[in-house]
Amino acid sequence: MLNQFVSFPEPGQMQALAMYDTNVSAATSESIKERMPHVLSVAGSDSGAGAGIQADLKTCAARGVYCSTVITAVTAQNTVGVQGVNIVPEKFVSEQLKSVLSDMNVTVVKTGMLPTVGIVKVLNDSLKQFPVQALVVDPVMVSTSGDVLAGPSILDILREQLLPMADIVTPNLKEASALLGGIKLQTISDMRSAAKSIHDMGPRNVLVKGGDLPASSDAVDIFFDGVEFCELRSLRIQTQNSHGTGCSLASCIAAELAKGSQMLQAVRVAKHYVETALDYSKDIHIGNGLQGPLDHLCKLKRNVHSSSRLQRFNPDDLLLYAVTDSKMNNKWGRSIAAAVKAAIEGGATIIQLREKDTETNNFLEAAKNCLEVCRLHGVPMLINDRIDIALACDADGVHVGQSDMPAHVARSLLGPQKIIGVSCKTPEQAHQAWVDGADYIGSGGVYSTNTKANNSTIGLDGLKTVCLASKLPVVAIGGIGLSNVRSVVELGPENLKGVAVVSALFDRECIATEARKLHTLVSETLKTTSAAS
Ligand SMILES: Cc1ncc(COP(=O)(O)OP(=O)(O)O)c(N)n1
Ligand SMILES: Cc1ncsc1CCOP(=O)(O)O
Ligand SMILES: [Mg+2]
Repeated sequence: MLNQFVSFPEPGQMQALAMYDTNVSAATSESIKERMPHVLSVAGSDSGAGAGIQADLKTCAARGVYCSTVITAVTAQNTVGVQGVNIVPEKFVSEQLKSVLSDMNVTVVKTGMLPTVGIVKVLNDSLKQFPVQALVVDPVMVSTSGDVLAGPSILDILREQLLPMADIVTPNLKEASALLGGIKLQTISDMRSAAKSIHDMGPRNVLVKGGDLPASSDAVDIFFDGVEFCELRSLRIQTQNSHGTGCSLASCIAAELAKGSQMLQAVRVAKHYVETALDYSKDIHIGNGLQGPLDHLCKLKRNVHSSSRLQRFNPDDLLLYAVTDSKMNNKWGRSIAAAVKAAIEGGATIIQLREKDTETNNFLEAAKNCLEVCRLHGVPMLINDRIDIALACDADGVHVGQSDMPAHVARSLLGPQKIIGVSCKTPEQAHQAWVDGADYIGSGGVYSTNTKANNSTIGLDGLKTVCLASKLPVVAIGGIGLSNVRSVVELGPENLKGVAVVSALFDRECIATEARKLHTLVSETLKTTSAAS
């Protein structure tokens, strides 16, 4: 029998506990090491990477849980079906199990394709020798394409040896039917009876998945813990990209258990995870067959659409940097998107949405609309202060100041591809911005301005000092307009790449006309200044 499953404190709680007693810090870091949530997936490899070991790895990664793997079979598989299966000799499965279980503090074992009786036996033996906190059994028998992955010969040993050790077993209708000797399962009531009968075989919990139930608009699963039934419903998502959902569900349950969740909560999270991934992946095209994979990490579409988006930051884009202001747009009766469009038409080379008084839902809507305009014109769009909005609309980056989210944290949230600008008034701040992984510096206020309250000015001297102290490209900001832009750009440092303006564009009647004039002045002055140096 496996150890009784226990729930651990979350990592944050561990830190909080340690703060009360510094003497326990060494012991605590040791416990954190030991309690790193770790799922071992014992399953088959899917060369198409939609299901099997590959799905388990991706799911656990998406859920923030370490996943090790013991491969029971190597399948040649794609979106059409299974073209070949090469079973790993049971001795070598045993060797893999020993390698991982003897060394790596596995929390939960999750099983998928177990193609032979011998492999189930070595797994049982290993689990007895190296007990873990929980065992999740996904009784994989037939692939989504209908190909047999484990024949009826393994049913007896599953029923007699593996299921009694399991904390949960997750059959679909076909697998539940096979476990029960081939009875037909066509209704929710059939699923309840099946869950009960399978529970009688020994697992602590059963989840009978009703995805294949005919004529149901929802996807209904039945969870049974030996006492109570729970009907779990989720939307039935119309998609061909459902290959690997069973593996993903089971490995997500395992991942949540490894993090310390109770069983029913783990199942609920896993259903939600799979539903989200299915919905996100419904219009992805990978392969020519009918069984497309899920995008477990919900990130692939960003790359599909990358043709229309910026590849990497170009410092020359700082030439005329238009920064929006909701008060000014309200005053002139313009939407943010209309203001952005006019600025771009006049020659703005980069846009920042600086919406200090716009409510979050409206800001996000506006950001999506503006992004469409920007993408259409190949102009990068950044968000001021709000990393959450930038993430939600997939903007090209953010601009943060000294009292905003630190740039290194923004970088870790946004990843290496996004543009990050940091406001700097001093060489020290400029140095830190570079250390933190910023792409450019916004330096100012150069002149006094009514747009930003209580903002000290650094003048042209302060701007020059920041430029000379850094290798990063710099854009000047603060009180800059047609009357003084030439003096700013003439300052000369090579890395001074342009000017950022708010009121000189957005507090004017015709944004495009002002942008045109500013663009001409900045680009001509930059040319003559760089020719002179
Ligand atoms: C290009 C550019 N430079 C500086 C700023 C100012 O940012 P911050 O100091 O965070 O002040 P707020 O704009 O948030 O008020 C900027 N927005 N853009
Ligand atoms: C956001 C900001 N940061 C420093 S000054 C400033 C405001 C710039 O606005 P304007 O271009 O209207 O002077
Ligand atoms: Mg800010």
